[in-house]
Amino acid sequence: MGTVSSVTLRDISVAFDGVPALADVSLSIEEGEFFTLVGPSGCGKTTTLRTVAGFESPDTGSVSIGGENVVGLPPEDRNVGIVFQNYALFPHMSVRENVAYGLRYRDPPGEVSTEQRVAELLDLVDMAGMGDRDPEGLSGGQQQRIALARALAPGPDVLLLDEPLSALDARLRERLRVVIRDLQQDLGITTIYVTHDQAEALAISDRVAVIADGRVEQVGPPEAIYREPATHFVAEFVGDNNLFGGVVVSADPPRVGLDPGSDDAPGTTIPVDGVSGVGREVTLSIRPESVSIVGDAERQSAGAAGSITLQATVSTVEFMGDAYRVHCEWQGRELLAKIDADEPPSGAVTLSFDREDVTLLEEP
Ligand SMILES: Nc1ncnc2c1ncn2[C@@H]1O[C@H](COP(=O)(O)OP(=O)(O)OP(=O)(O)O)[C@@H](O)[C@H]1O
Repeated sequence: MGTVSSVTLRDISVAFDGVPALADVSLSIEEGEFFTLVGPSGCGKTTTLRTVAGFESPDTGSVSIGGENVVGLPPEDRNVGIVFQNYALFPHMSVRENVAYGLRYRDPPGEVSTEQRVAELLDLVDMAGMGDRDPEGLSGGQQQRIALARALAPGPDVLLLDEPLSALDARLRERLRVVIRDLQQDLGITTIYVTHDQAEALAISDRVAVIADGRVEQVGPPEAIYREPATHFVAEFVGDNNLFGGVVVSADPPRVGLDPGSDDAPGTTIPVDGVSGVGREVTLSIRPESVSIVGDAERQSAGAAGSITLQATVSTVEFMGDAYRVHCEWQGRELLAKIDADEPPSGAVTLSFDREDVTLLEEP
């Protein structure tokens, strides 16, 4: 194999016909890391990957691989392996020839012949014995394994994967993403993976960068991205979430008002750790699985234990197999709860959640 390299992008900006596609993107990918770029269509993921590969020249900023600045180096001199969404296998070549094509610029690593290397790689992706087949006769999943073998054949320092699973059906996608992750772990190769699927990103990555509109919104391990979204965008894009607009009504103790109330009833306020600046508008988030539905008896104890309770009405219930997704209405707003119960809830309910599960979103 090649050496394992870190990848650093510093202040990368790219524009197409004067329209910015990336604005000051800085990322540090560690040696051996599985790093995923996730975001909606058109946010700049592919452009970021193409900039690392050398297919795109940034207008400003630097890219280094293994500590070496590679801006200006053509793709074939960067020792990166690339897999695209659409396989990009040559139909007139056998599977073996397709994998060997990966060695057109480089000799196989170690003292092995091309033939031995191709056999090694076919074995690695569980396709031994398929060398003589035509790619066209293979399933999408098999074709993508061949594309992976071809990219890995020269022993690249970095593996770049651009939506490699998005042409496959859901079940195969889930299977193959585990294959890719296992392979990456076994080889210890630095990998940058692009997807628009946030669940896929969370499932397989060491760290994730959420990109929106050509900018990095947040970088972190999947758990941190999910549990502590830094921005409104991340909170909405990653998983289901409840977002509340509110106003800071007191800093000590820190409390946020969720509604202004009326002449007859005071507004609802909840404790939120870390808020300051009375009068400031803030956005709070709480995950549906942190919201429970409690009965009358539990309501007293939930309140006494410091949980927050809201009186809501169930509007729609979806059965998900492992849980019910319960859409509720509270003060004209929709609130989503994900609950494990034997029966679907209905009518008037009390929703309860802990203050520790409320996240204060700070806009960048
Ligand atoms: N060669 C190009 N010429 C003009 N505009 C481009 C070019 N490549 C990308 N863009 C534009 O740059 C922006 C970012 O595109 P990019 O392909 O990087 O996004 P993406 O996040 O990978 O999206 P997708 O998931 O749809 O591939 C988009 O607005 C796109 O239309």
